[in-house]
Amino acid sequence: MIRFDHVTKTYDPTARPALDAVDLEVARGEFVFLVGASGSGKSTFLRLVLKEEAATSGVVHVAGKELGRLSSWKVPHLRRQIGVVFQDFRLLPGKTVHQNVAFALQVVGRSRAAINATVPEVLELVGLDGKGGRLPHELSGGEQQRVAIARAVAGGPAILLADEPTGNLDPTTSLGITRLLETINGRGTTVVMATHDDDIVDSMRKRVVELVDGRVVRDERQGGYVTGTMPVVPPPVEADEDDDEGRGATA
Ligand SMILES: Nc1ncnc2c1ncn2[C@@H]1O[C@H](COP(=O)(O)OP(=O)(O)OP(=O)(O)O)[C@@H](O)[C@H]1O
Repeated sequence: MIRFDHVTKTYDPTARPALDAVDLEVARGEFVFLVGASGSGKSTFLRLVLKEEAATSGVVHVAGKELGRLSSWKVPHLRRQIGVVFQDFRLLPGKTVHQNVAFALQVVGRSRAAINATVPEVLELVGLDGKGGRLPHELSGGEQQRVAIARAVAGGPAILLADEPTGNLDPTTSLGITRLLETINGRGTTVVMATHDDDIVDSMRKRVVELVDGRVVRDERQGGYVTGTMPVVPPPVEADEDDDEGRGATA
């Protein structure tokens, strides 16, 4: 679904690359956490998937297309297959919840009948049944993020990219939002979530790809936020005074 072959992205030729020779494949239907310190290249990775930025070298494939060869007039079609969610929700403040979700479908040319059928379904999916008439400022942060997710998935994208979607939310709400992304993933959408949220990553036990200075330093199935976060720790060896060999003695 997403494949990076030796992808390097350099914004400023005098600085180190934002992405440095990244090889990574995300298969259809996977859920991947992209972790790494600020500036490690997570957002750049997502921007390359969306073709908001072009790779300096290497090849990016998304949904069966090689993005370097994709004509600019085909980019809207690519983006229709990708839903995006951000830390700051980015809702239209003057529009209701229903209108925010409907708007995403209007701009891709869906009929009014299709929109009126889809919006309530997708609001139910994200747990906002009955809140279609509210304005964004009448909702909690978690509810606003649910609207943003509803808007991102309303068109049935193959891929959902989430850039720090829990960055503005408390821990309980964050877990709820991530569980919602997991539900959406369970319906077949490939999910890539860039995050700094160690508790979320540790509790979900999904694939974890870690970037350091633009390089992939770890790609772990059912990983934690940090390498070996939950190791099987052997029981401490008791020091035994009668033991001539000094087994268990600390160095
Ligand atoms: N438009 C740009 N022009 C120049 N340099 C950029 C640009 N965007 C990002 N960078 C640089 O590229 C590197 C990677 O940035 P990126 O935003 O991808 O990291 P990140 O892991 O998403 O960070 P954060 O977690 O803070 O969002 C950083 O050194 C950053 O300063």
